[in-house]
Amino acid sequence: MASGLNFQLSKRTHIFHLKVWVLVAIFVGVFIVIILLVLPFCRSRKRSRKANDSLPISQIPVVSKEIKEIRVDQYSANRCASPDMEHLFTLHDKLGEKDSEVLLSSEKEKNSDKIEKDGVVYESGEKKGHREIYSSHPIAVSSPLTGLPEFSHLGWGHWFTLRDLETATNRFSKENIIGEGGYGVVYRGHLMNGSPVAVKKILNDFGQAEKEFRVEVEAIGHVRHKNLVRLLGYCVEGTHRLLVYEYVSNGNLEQWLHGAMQHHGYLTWEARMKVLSGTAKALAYLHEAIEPKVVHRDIKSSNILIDEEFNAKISDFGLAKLLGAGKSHITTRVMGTFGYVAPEYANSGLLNEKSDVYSFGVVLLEAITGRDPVDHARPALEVNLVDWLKTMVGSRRFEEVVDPTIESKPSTTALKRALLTALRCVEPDADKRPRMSQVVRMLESEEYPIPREGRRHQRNQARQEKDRSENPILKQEGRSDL
Ligand SMILES: Nc1ncnc2c1ncn2[C@@H]1O[C@H](COP(=O)(O)OP(=O)(O)OP(=O)(O)O)[C@@H](O)[C@H]1O
Repeated sequence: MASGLNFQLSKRTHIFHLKVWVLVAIFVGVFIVIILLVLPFCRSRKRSRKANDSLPISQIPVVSKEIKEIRVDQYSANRCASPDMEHLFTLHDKLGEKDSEVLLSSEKEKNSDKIEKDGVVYESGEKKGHREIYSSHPIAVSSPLTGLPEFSHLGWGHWFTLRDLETATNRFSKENIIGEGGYGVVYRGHLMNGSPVAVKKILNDFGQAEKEFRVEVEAIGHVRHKNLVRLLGYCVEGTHRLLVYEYVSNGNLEQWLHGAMQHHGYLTWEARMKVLSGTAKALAYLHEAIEPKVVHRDIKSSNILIDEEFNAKISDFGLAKLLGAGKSHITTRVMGTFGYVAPEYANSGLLNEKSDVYSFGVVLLEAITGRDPVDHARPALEVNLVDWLKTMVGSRRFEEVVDPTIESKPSTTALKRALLTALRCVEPDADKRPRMSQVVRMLESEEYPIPREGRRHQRNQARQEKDRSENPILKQEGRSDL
């Protein structure tokens, strides 16, 4: 039987006179090759479907072929807040998102050529100044991008195509460049529904670029706060990495204090305090209301954007670090900007949220004095802002440090409050620095620093308590003035 089979297999066929066994072998080979080609294709479809179903909101899309191949319109347009996001919103409500009111000075309205509006004294008088109470509205959770179909599968924001953003920025035209930072160029643009946006195109010739992109998406993609610049979406296509933010139209604090916005006028004391207090609230939120907490690592005046109502919006989270629960600090490569970096972080790379507190203190001093944190054009003893301030306060010359461009000087109590808060933030010992929620309270409290009258009152009360405890009759009657 075996020899019969051998005989049959050895027979020549009509196809190229090939033997039967050769033909069989060819068929089997072709079949295996087809199977091998088709199998991975089926697997990858399965995997991508699975990925869409289960991606946690904080996870950034892995930059791979899969992302390039999946079209955005495959995703559901129904964005629903995940439990995690709801948790964040609850925490957000807990932490200082109450309406804040800013009382703006009315003194300037009588001036003919210098008029104050929204916290700025305008030189030209193009705006009419008047006494107003501005209520900052609680943030709206609804998207400013209604009308745009492409929702990201991350649970927040939009997944833009490169073409969307080319259209938005007029092909990334030079006229639309707002500015250039260490890792990318920022363009002004308009989405198809008319919303103004800022598009950051991350330079891809830096090894840091991918990291910067991921960190930024991870750190602020899913958080919402009135004083944090809102990340609306992103674009991952080929080697292109772009981030799309809400457009903040009124420059940044650095430009108002030292640069391009100065020709619009100068910031009043009240406007400066409003900006700083908003910044403090956003940092308190990042440090104390969300998990994992976010350490920004690059708090400086140019990263505090300002809107038309002089609300602060912290931006540029490219260097941010996430600090999980129970972690008191991490050790990391020192990054940040000269003059703003906390000493312990600069010296040992030891980082926690208290490093941001230090940088915030420097920005507060910058806003009070209008001086740069490090200014080599000044006399030796004044080059370092923090050191100079300590000397001035130590020798009771603190009234002299206020930015001379501010015409309507702050009250002594308001100045002391701001200075003492700043000096506590720049304590060399990180443990002695206050938490940002305490900073918010210090800046907004009429009781801080305790006014002279208040101190006298407190001393009297303490004396009365002592008298009462020593004299039972007085204690009973509750009288101490006998
Ligand atoms: N959402 C935004 N709306 C309006 N302007 C913005 C926005 N984001 C950034 N900008 C502006 O774009 C410019 C570049 O910002 P970017 O954050 O890239 O760098 P930077 O802060 O100037 O420098 P660095 O790299 O040292 O942090 C700045 O002038 C900034 O004020």
